[in-house]
Amino acid sequence: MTDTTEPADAADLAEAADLLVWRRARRQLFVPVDILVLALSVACAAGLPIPEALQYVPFALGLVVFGLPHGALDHLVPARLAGRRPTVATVAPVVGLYLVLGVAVAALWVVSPTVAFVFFIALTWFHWGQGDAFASARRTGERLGWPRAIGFPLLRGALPMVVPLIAFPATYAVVLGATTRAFGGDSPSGTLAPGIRLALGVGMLVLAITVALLDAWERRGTAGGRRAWLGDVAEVALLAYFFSTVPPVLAVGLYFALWHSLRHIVRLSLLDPALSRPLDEGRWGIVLLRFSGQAAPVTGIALLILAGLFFALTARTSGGPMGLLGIYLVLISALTVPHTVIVAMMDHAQGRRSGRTPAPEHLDASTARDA
Ligand SMILES: CC1=C(/C=C/C(C)=C/C=C/C(C)=C/C=C/C=C(C)/C=C/C=C(C)/C=C/C2=C(C)CCCC2(C)C)C(C)(C)CCC1
Ligand SMILES: [Fe+2]
Repeated sequence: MTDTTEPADAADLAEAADLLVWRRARRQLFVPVDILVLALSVACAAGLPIPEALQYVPFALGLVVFGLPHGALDHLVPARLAGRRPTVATVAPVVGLYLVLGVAVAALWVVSPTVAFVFFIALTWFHWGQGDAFASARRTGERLGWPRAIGFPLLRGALPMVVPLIAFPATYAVVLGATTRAFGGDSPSGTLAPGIRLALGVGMLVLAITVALLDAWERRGTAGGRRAWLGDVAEVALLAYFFSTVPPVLAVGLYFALWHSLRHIVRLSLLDPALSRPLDEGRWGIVLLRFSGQAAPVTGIALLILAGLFFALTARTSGGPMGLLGIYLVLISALTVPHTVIVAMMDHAQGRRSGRTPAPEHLDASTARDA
């Protein structure tokens, strides 16, 4: 073997080991969440009433578990991508990015709360689609080709953002009112013309079918492509059912913590050299505890900022849990802009490295990593 091929082979093996970790994460973490999501959807479709207070629990728990913390290691991402220890030179630009973009978003809320809300929904659409697109590509190690690289995130982000608008327009309007009221915005009426709902529903269906066909075309004849395709189609069907049956504050809160954030935590943990053994061995307790411990100080700072916002804005909101959720969403919207930039950086760096190695069927992750 020549010197020039060795590093590429090492990188290929490391990537193959990562794909095996994703496969295990899917079996041991994501499938149990799928089952929970399905059970809740069936129960809600059957008419099970969920007490209002309970619907806020996932968002409340997400303040300290998975949800808010999932972005709290963003300042370590540049160093982790470069395989280096973090230094002031790698952390300071991220803190600066948070400051500049966070303040810009806060200013937008003051100047035009409705535009800020629409921007927040559009950005969430993009960011949540971006997260699912990466996780889906980790099924086989493929690279998403054009036009699927656009269609796939577009569809995945639309599921949590558009389906609740079709199925529960009144709650959507209440959330819009809760976020904008503190800045003098109006509460819109809670209805949506039947024609618009129908058009959105048809649009979602056309998008879903188009993406399923594009996926089938791109994955045809590839190793594990058929299974990966089925897995993605099943996820889309499950999420569409979930967001059209479960009350949206509960559904979006669960999705945020247990779907989007959990996948991002697995992705981040794979960049932490200290976690390679626990990840290879599927010791998720250790992985999640170490992540939570590392994220705790910066999550604490974010919680202090949130407390400041509550203090400044509470008197101007409607009060109650919905008023508090509104303020939390305003904070999240300010954090989401820089967080999305960091995740785009990860996509760029990790996209360049991926796409070479199909996941081996017969190895376990530690064997692949040690090979
Ligand atoms: C690093 C750093 C930091 C931190 C950070 C963090 C902590 C981050 C996070 C981030 C995050 C944490 C992100 C998130 C995201 C999320 C989202 C994006 C969400 C969204 C949502 C929504 C949008 C919803 C809505 C709704 C509902 C709720 C119901 C009904 C309907 C609707 C749909 C409307 C600080 C600043 C301290 C400093 C500097 C550096
Ligand atoms: Fe995220």
